[in-house]
Amino acid sequence: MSKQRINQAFQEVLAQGNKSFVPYIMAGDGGLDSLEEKVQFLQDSGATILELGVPFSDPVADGPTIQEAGIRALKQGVSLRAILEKLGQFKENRSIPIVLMTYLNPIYVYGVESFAEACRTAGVSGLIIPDLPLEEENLVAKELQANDIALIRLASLTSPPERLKELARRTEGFLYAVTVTGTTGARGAFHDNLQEHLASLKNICQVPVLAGFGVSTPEHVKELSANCDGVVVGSKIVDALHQNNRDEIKTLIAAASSKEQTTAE
Ligand SMILES: O=P(O)(O)OC[C@@H](O)[C@@H](O)c1c[nH]c2ccccc12
Repeated sequence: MSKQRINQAFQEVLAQGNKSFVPYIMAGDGGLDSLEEKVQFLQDSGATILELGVPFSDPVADGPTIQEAGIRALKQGVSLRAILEKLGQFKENRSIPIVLMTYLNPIYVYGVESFAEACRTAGVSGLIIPDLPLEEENLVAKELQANDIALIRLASLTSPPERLKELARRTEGFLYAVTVTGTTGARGAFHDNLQEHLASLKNICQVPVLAGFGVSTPEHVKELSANCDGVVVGSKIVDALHQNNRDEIKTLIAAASSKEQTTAE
């Protein structure tokens, strides 16, 4: 379990000459009872790591699609505690590492130490906490360290070079390179300098760099992963799962595989 699982997952992808694909889903969208089956489906479809969102009432970084999924989950009464319990129940049945995406508030309400221990018990390998800046990391760092949970840092497009260096140095598991300014959600084109930005992050970072925000087509997956180690896809996956468009998800994941590239050319 734990941190090391993330590194292993990346190594397997590298050994196959593929890029990584990290789908994001909202825990409890469609009910927590369907979580295990969804995780299994994503694992079987070739996802590298799963980013699992915790529904929250004030999701400041989330665009409309993820916000709506969060509202659906909250309406079902899904809580952080229930999510961790559910994850613990089927941890033996999955091999895909799980990274929880949660804002700081639910962690605080839970209690930082109990939360970190519950994550370990549930088989959670890492955390993304979008409203936790570098300067405040000591609020959780000790507890996460003690429970072998990776803290994945987000590098924004507008961070100055010194800050990017610090984020790249500190991050664990991977560096999440945010590809746009603004919230999550599907978009048309990316910033002109994005490829250069990703390549420069690769240069300063020892662990994999994954690009996320606005990735919604197989072409995006190929285009962005060309200059980094892979992609994170949220809104598109959340939408497709909600509409039960599973083939669309398989096609997206396949775009990160080198085999798919050869057949497409
Ligand atoms: O939905 P998109 O544009 O594909 O972006 C990924 C994103 O949804 C997921 O990683 C995420 C959901 N909520 C977040 C909050 C902050 C950082 C990242 C996230």
